Amino acid sequence: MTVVSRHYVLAAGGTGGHLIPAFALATELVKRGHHVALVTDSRGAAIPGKPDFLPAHVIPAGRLGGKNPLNWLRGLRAIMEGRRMALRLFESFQPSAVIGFGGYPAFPAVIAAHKAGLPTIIHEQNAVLGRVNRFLADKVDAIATAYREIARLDPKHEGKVHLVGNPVREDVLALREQPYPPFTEDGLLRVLVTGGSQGARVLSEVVPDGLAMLQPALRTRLQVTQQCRAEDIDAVRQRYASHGIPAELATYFEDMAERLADAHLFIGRSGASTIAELTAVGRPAILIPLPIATDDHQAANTREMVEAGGARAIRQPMATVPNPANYDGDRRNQMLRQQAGLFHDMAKDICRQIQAIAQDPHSLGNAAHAAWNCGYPNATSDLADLVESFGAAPLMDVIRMGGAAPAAAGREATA
Ligand SMILES: CC(=O)N[C@H]1[C@@H](OP(=O)(O)OP(=O)(O)OC[C@H]2O[C@@H](n3ccc(=O)[nH]c3=O)[C@H](O)[C@@H]2O)O[C@H](CO)[C@@H](O)[C@@H]1O
Repeated sequence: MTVVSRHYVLAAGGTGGHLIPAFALATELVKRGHHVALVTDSRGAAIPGKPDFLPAHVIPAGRLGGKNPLNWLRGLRAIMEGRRMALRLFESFQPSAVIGFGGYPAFPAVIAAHKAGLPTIIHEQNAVLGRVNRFLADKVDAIATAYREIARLDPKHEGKVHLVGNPVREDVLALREQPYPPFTEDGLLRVLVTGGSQGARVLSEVVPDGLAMLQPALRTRLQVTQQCRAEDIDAVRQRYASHGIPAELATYFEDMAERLADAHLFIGRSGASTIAELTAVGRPAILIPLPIATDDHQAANTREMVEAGGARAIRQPMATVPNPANYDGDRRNQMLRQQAGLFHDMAKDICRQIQAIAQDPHSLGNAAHAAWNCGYPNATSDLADLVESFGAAPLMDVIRMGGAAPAAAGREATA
């Protein structure tokens, strides 16, 4: 068998939502004998889970926006610097294609690749095309997507769209063939709560209270695992203790596959990777989209799962967003009262939805199956196939015979 070993650059930044699919693709491409480098920003470089084989090149995260012209100037300067740094990397690494996963560093990297005449692909994790990807859509060779319907995608770009799904980590995907954990009318009800890679303050307030409102027949069987922000964790611990609900709390669970394997029900934000993992494994969910997500993309992400019967969505009113801790005096007190009322309503809604979904083992099991049916288990390999179908830059290719291990650097091996 003849295998062509190439170099690829993946560009992603900011949050786990952009980086986790990039890590999954990098792992698959390396397994196929290619060499991969990551372009990211300082936030992205700190996201746990980066494979050891993947070198990270940190560029500045330039963001254009806001009213202050100085910020625009700073953003523009960072983008230009990022583009210069990406071009330098391309000169030495000689990629056959550059794949952007969104987030600020993806922008200068893909723009630089376009300028250098390299094939470019963007992957959109959400059900709404993001700002960076909207700008790049015109320039790139292919747009990989994760949902059947993508809002804000210009119809003129539909011809280069490839529906692949969102790549998830290997250990999570491996759970797809495992059965839903045993759940009986008097057994434990294990609930997993996360707020995305950054955590979510509102969940620290509304989830413990919502769970405490459940009828005793369900409440006494609860076992909770919840990710909380560092500043909230003590208060959440006290909340669960006062309700008599056993809970394991952490600011970040590194062993998400194990947590998902055990969970009967998920409650949390509807970021793209979270949805991809829930549908890969088949876990029913109560989803609370981040209300300030750009173009309401977290609400759009819930649609397929909700329509299929795998999830229920709860809206968080926009008014809960400002943090009263940032205000003083009467205004603060008024905001705290208003927020307490809104949080109470959300907690009631969580309770109502759990009563509906977990009333008997069958409804929970059916919802798990419906969630499973929404998964894209081949997302990583389909995306890798798409990447390999681009970027035949013959001078950079190394022809590897019989599947032998690739040379440390492809271009050196050609010499
Ligand atoms: C706040 C914000 O802007 N979020 C966006 C961000 O995703 P964000 O990173 O917030 O959320 P995602 O759901 O996409 O990803 C979270 C990832 O973190 C993992 N995890 C989470 C908690 C934990 O304790 N351990 C752990 O491993 C999850 O398993 C998942 O793989 O980019 C996504 C992709 O563009 C968007 O859909 C989200 O709207």
